[in-house]
Amino acid sequence: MSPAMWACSPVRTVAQSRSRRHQPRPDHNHPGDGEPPVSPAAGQTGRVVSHHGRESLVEDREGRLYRCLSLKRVGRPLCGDYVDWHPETDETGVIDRIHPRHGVIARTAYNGRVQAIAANVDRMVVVSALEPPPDPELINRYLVLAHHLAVEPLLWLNKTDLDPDQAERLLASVFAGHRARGVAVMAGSPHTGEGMETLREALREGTSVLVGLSGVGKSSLIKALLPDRDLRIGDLSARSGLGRHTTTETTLYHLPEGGDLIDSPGIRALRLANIPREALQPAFPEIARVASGCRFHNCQHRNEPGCAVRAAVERGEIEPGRLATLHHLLDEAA
Ligand SMILES: Nc1nc2c(ncn2[C@@H]2O[C@H](COP(=O)(O)OP(=O)(O)OP(=O)(O)O)[C@@H](O)[C@H]2O)c(=O)[nH]1
Ligand SMILES: [Zn+2]
Repeated sequence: MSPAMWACSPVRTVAQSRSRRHQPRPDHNHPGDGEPPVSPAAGQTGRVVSHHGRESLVEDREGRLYRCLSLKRVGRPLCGDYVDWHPETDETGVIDRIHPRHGVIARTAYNGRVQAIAANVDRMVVVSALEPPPDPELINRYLVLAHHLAVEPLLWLNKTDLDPDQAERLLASVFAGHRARGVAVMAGSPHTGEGMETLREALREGTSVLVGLSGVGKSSLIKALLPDRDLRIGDLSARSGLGRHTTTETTLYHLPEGGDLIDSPGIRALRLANIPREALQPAFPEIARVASGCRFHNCQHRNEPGCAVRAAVERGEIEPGRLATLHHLLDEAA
C-alpha cells in the first residue's frame, strides 16, 4: 500500500505496528503510590521522531503521534530529542523542555556552518562493502568521529555474497586491527540475509544511525531492517497534516525487534568536520597510550627524536595506516 493511501485511512499508531518490548522508554505519567493523580493535560515525556517546518512530531509512551510546537525559549528540537510536552488536543501539543542531549550528530553545510541533525544517538554503524571496496582511511575517520561524539561504533562489511573469500580476506586485514581494539565488526548481505540476525541483535538497544559511502548498500540495509518503513512513513504523513512525509526528512524508526534507527540523507553522507585538534589523538587509543612515552609531550610522531609511537610502529605494534590518518587529520586541523 502506498504512503498516500495510508494518509487517507485512519491513522495507524506505531504501537499497533510493532512490538515495544525492547524499547528503552523514559518515565512518563505514572505517579507512584501516594502521589496526586496527574491530569491528562499535564506534562509528560516523549520523543521527537521528525519535523515538519516549525512543528515536531512527538511520540508518546503508547506510540501515539502529536504535532507539537515548541516555545521559543525551549530552542530547536532535533529528531531523537526527549522532551517534556503537554497535549492541547487529541492531535497537537506543546513542547515545554528539551532534555539534556548526548550523541548529537551534526553536519557541516557548504557555507561551513555546523548544523545539528539528530540527538541521543548511541551507535554509528559504519557501512563498507566489497564493492565499492573499503577505504581504510575513511573507516579510521569515521571511528574518530564516533569517538568524538561518544557514540559506539559498529563496522559492517556489506555485500559479502559477491565474494565470500574476499570478504574473509578483508575481515582478516582491513578490519582485524579494529576488532582487536574492541570495535564490533560484522559482515553480511541484505540481499541474501546473511549476517542480518547478528546485526538486528546488535541494534536492539538504543538509537543507531548508518553512515558510509554512496553505493555501499545503506538503503538496502535499511529496507531489510525496517520491512514496514513505508507504513511508518504513511503514519507520519497522516499525522503531520502537512502533506507527504518524505524519505528526505530526518526520521526516527523503531526496529521491529527493538532499538531505534534515525535515518536522513544528511546522516548517511556524514563527513568528519570540525573536530578540535586536541581531540584527535585521544581518538586513536593505541597511539595515545604509547605517546606518553615520547620524549616531547607535544610530539606529533613525525621525525622528533625519542618518539615512542614511531618505535611502536616499527615494532609492528601500531598500524602505520592509523598513524597516517592521525597525521592527515592533524594537517587538516592546522
Ligand atoms: N550483491 C549485493 N548487492 C547489494 C547488496 N546490498 C546492496 N547491493 C546493491 O548495491 C547497490 C547500492 O545499494 P544502495 O542500497 O542503493 O546503496 P546506498 O549506500 O544506499 O547508496 P546511496 O543511496 O547512493 O547512498 C545497489 O545496486 C544494490 O542492489 C548486497 O547485499 N549484495
Ligand atoms: Zn611521538
